[in-house]
Amino acid sequence: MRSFLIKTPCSSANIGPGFDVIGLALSLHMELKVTVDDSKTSSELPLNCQITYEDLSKSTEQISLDPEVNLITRVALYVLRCHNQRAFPVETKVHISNPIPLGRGLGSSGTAVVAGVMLGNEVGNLGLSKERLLDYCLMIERHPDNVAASLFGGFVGTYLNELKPEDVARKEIPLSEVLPAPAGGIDTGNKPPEPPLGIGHYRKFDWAPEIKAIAIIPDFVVPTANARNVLPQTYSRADVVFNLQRAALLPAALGTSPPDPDMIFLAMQDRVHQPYRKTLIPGLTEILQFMTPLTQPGLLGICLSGAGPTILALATENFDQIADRIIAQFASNNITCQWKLLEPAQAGTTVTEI
Ligand SMILES: Nc1ncnc2c1ncn2[C@@H]1O[C@H](COP(=O)(O)OP(=O)(O)OP(=O)(O)O)[C@@H](O)[C@H]1O
Ligand SMILES: N[C@@H](CCO)C(=O)O
Repeated sequence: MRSFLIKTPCSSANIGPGFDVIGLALSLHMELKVTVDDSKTSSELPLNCQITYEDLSKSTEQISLDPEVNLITRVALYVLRCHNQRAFPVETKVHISNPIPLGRGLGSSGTAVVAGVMLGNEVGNLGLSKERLLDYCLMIERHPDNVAASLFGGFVGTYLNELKPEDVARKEIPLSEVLPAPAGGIDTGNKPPEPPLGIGHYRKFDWAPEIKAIAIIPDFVVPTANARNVLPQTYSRADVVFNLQRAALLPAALGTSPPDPDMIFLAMQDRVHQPYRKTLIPGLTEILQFMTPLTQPGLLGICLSGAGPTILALATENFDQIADRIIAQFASNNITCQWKLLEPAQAGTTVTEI
């Protein structure tokens, strides 16, 4: 019998100008308690796996307990099947405790994908490195900012390699072929497409220890796919240069101690995604404009977290007042919120024997 715990932090992507590039792992962790009972020789469980789910986030969405449907186990099966293991080992039990709200911009799907590749790697005894597991994550979650932060931890800059044409084609295989629709318990025997080597990479940046992250989480869902559909296909040169200037400053601004509020506030401005997402998030424009480090002592900068609707405010003090002002702005649009004070989760995903 083996028992172990997989702990994966949530993440906030973009941090303003770093659309699909910059990510920050935060101190809200999903935990998977896994037991593999190898004293049994056969199992009645579908795919030899039993899932139990504890929702600590009070999300309204029901998470499937079918291992062929649940995102975490489906991703684990993808990794296993790439290594000629068709099902979980007899007999696997996975208890998921999840405090991360779904579809709110705190990287819940990236966290699930990272936990899933880690689960496949562990139960299959595959011995894959985190760097290789990032390739598997990128076959599913196609932008690297959330998954790299959840996998490696901390404040990261990410990029995708220029791949050879044949590898580009493999990387762009439709998601329906990577994670095929559930086959109703019937094993189709198909081997899924393996990721090319070295799709994505990351670099960790410093983070000034004084800086905390206030996450203001509105009580409504914005599916990331919808928030990507509202973005334009092309941008003006002026908007691209505006974002490049700020993205180049951001790691130095957030890594320097003591933090310089004016520099950080400027470095967190964006013209690539936030202006377009305001149609999905009532009050977003006002929230991004009405507070500055001058009017709100302790505040360093504000941005949309991931694809929203969560707002991320970085600050050194007066956390309650900053959260209250943002919550009041949402309230004027009849939107209620919860908020959390978080810190960077430097360790990323960990596996501990228990
Ligand atoms: N722990 C989980 N178990 C199973 N499915 C999950 C889990 N977490 C997230 N999901 C799936 O991911 C969906 C949310 O993904 P989506 O990309 O829309 O938002 P997000 O990842 O929370 O936000 P963002 O990408 O903006 O940070 C959920 O609706 C659910 O289907
Ligand atoms: N970079 C992504 C993060 C959300 O998954 C976006 O903003 O769409």
